[in-house]
Amino acid sequence: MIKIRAQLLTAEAFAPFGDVLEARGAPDKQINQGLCGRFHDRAALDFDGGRAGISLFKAEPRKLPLTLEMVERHPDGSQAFLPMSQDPFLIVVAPGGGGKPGRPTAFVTAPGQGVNYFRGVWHGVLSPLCAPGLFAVVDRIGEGPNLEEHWFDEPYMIEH
Ligand SMILES: NC(=O)N[C@@H](O)C(=O)O
Ligand code: NI
Repeated sequence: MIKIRAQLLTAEAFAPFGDVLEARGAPDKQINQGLCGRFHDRAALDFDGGRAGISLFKAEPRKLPLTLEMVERHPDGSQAFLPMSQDPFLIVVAPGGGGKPGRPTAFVTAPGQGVNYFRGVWHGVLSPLCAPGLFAVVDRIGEGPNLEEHWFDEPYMIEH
């Protein structure tokens, strides 16, 4: 089984796959009489033939090392995962092209980081690393499955 070491998530490394959402550094604007920093418009939302919706996911926590058997993608819309805790979660993405995913890359988020997968990007399903695994999810609400799965011939092993 091919082993993949998870790395700390950075906006630069994740840039080909999506946006990293985090309230880090100086906010774009101070609002509410200077009592709130607004990190403005930080994700590329993209929905074809549907609308944006906000759902809540409560997912079972996973443990590393994790056997990665499949990735999925949403051809009609982006998908953002915003943790409702300060706990880390596992991110897996893979390059596309030619219909099949390439070698996956794995990341572990820092506290307070969320992600927005660009439309059509191969990714692992939501994988919290701590309970209760509660996330706000912004993705496409519309017709059709908007889901494509790829099961690897040989699973990968994701490690710390
Ligand atoms: N299927 C679903 O709503 N969730 C997945 O898309 C996922 O990325 O976890
Ligand atoms: Ni998804």
